[in-house]
Amino acid sequence: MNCEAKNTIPTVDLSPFFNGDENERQLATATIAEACQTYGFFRIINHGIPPKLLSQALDLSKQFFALPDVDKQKVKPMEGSKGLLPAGYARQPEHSKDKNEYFLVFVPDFGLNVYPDQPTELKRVIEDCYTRLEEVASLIQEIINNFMGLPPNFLKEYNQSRNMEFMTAIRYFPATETENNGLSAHEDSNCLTLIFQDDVGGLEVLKDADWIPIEPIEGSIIVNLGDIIQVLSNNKFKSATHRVIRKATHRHSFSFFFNLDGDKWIEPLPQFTTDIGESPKYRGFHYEEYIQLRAHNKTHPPSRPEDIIHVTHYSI
Ligand SMILES: O=C(O)CCC(=O)C(=O)O
Ligand SMILES: [Fe+2]
Repeated sequence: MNCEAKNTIPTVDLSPFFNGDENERQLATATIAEACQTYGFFRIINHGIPPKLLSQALDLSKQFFALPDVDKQKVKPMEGSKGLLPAGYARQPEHSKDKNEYFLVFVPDFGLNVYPDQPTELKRVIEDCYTRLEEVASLIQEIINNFMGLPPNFLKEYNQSRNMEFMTAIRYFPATETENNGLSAHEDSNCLTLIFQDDVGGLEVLKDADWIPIEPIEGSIIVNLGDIIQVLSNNKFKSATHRVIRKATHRHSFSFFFNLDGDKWIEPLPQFTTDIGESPKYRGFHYEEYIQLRAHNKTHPPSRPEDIIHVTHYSI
């Protein structure tokens, strides 16, 4: 654990979950629980994904985004194919304050993904990362299940479909003299997100009204909790607000969104309400409904920031 510097998120060594003893696992679990209460963010090392694979993915995405726009725009699904968000390349619309472009992939086996001809290694490396990130996310979910004091495999069974995941490779444009918004302040709607980034920096998490930079450290992965865990735990564990500030050069990152099936009902669990004499802080809702409201925010941005839908829409 690394908590010496106060204004930084904790780093957790995951090796005890692969080859350590029970005592080490408990210590690491306690550090993650504390981080999820305090920041909603933590960094993992020795997570089982070779750092070389992560840097290779970042290098290949850099090569892809450096292609001429006309080549990038060819990487999109065929007309008529369906999906929540299209797989492949997209750039944020001109009206968006978020100045970035991205490449989106779904579950590799679905056959929905589209890849460019160049760089040739992109598909293999991205799909290898995807599979391994899904394994790491499942492990983190199990750790969360344990410190939430839920019955064994509760979250695994609640969230048993692995069909709704997606991963994005993002490139942020350099800041200009007058503005530097890369990705506006937001909370993730899902269960948890894994992020890895190049050495440029710019990701920040909000804690007690301060924006804390999440420094790039090669080979490490950032984990952040999403709204689902915040609601299930009745606000005990945080879905933290975060954003990306653009720097002088292009920045590259990957985000893997560990998601939930749309038809799931979400409400604070009894372990965090009736069992401990606390009243629920949210009314129950279908995940699908919340996702649709958030998608509407993006396509029809409200003119007043206070009208943007957050999970607090369901607050009691
Ligand atoms: O690019 C990053 O570092 C973070 C991206 C992010 O927060 C998101 O895509 O939700
Ligand atoms: Fe995010």
